[in-house]
Amino acid sequence: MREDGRVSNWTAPAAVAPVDATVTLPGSKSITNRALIIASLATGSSTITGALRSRDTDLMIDALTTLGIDIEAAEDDRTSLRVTPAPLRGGAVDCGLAGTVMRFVPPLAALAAGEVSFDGDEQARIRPLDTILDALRAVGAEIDGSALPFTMRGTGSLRGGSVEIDASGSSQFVSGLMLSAAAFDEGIEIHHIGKPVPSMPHIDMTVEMLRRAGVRVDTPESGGDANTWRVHPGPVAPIDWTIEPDLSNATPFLAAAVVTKGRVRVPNWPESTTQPGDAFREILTLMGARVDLTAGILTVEGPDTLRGIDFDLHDIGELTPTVAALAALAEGPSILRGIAHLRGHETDRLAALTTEIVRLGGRAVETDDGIRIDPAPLHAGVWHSYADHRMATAGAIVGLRVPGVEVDDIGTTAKTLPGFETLWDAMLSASTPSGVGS
Ligand SMILES: O=C(O)C1=C[C@@H](OP(=O)(O)O)[C@@H](O)[C@H](O)C1
Ligand SMILES: C=C(OP(=O)(O)O)C(=O)O
Repeated sequence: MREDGRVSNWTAPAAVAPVDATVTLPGSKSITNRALIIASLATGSSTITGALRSRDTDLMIDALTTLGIDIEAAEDDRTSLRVTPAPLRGGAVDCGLAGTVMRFVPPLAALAAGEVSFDGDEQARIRPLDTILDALRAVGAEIDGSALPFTMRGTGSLRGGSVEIDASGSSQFVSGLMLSAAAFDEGIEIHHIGKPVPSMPHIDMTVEMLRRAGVRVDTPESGGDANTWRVHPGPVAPIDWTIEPDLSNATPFLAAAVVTKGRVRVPNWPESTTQPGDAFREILTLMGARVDLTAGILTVEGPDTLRGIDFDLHDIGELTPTVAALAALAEGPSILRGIAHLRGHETDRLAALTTEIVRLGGRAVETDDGIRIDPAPLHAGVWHSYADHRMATAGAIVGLRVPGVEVDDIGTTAKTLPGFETLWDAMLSASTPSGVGS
């Protein structure tokens, strides 16, 4: 930040040698914020070890604290949390730009005795929210408004029951309703109507975590009806959660190995996971990289020729900015499909990615449901972040290969990965011939 309060550009470091580093990532945003909600409804105190501390998770902690939940961090470790539930009360919730806060907290707030007002960043006010607010109204909540800002008036309980929604805009509508539904009088039965729901692994994550806390959940996969999820009312068990590293946040670092013909290792990679970032292994392999997962260490080695890719990212849309940055540096054309819903992410990511790639001389066009990127030499210039953490990290990837790329707001990475620049610099300095190897 400059003295006049304006954000100065960050010159993305260009790689002077193949990257060769081990990068340890902090906890997953999606798992941390689910654990916080589930713990808030439990019958006793839960602990969360390895929680992500970032803007999105701190907003979640603040929101829950406002509603009356007691959340204490260990004195010597901010990533170790103890969450003690309490009767929910009214207050004012800031959602920032966090989809998980604006979609996961309202169903919980519907159980508060009192008025809860919600607002967020200017860009958050245009993110889709009406689907989940309409669903909550249909099961008994009193809500003014259909986007941020809005206000809920709670009585301390919610009827719940059966509801029909179109969740094709975001899986978070389904996850949000399910996460608090064990505390609704009748639980919830969600019938999705419309185009397929994106980001299904994130719904699997919700189901798996709820079941771990003893909540009964029926899904299409467990013998329920197609496009229907049912959460039965009942107690939520306190759990000692251990949070996996954020695999989506690992992708820019793994991409660094790919674009510099180097090698990056990420330790603590889970053997099995519902995180969509795990699918990056398949994408990297298709693009020509060597990928190995042994004893919990994922190692990626960059190829001599980076291939383009034709891939449906519907289930793993969160990875698109990283994949698009790789595609812009690849030697063949790429088509990224199935991601129309990214127009409602932190920014319209399809417009943002095509605009920024073209700004640097690349060839990218938006399609109905994605982006087509063709090979072209890129040049120096400013890469705009649009307050989107993953746009910022995509700019950093491009900058490794294209000297003179300046990212206009690298600080926006604090949404899910504060200290991104420090980690990025450490990866690069560990890789230079005079650097301290790791
Ligand atoms: O539930 C979650 O934790 C998330 C679900 C996905 O949202 P969409 O289904 O809106 O893409 C994902 O993109 C987001 O980053 C996190
Ligand atoms: C879409 C994302 O975030 P959110 O949880 O705000 O939807 C993301 O992190 O890529």
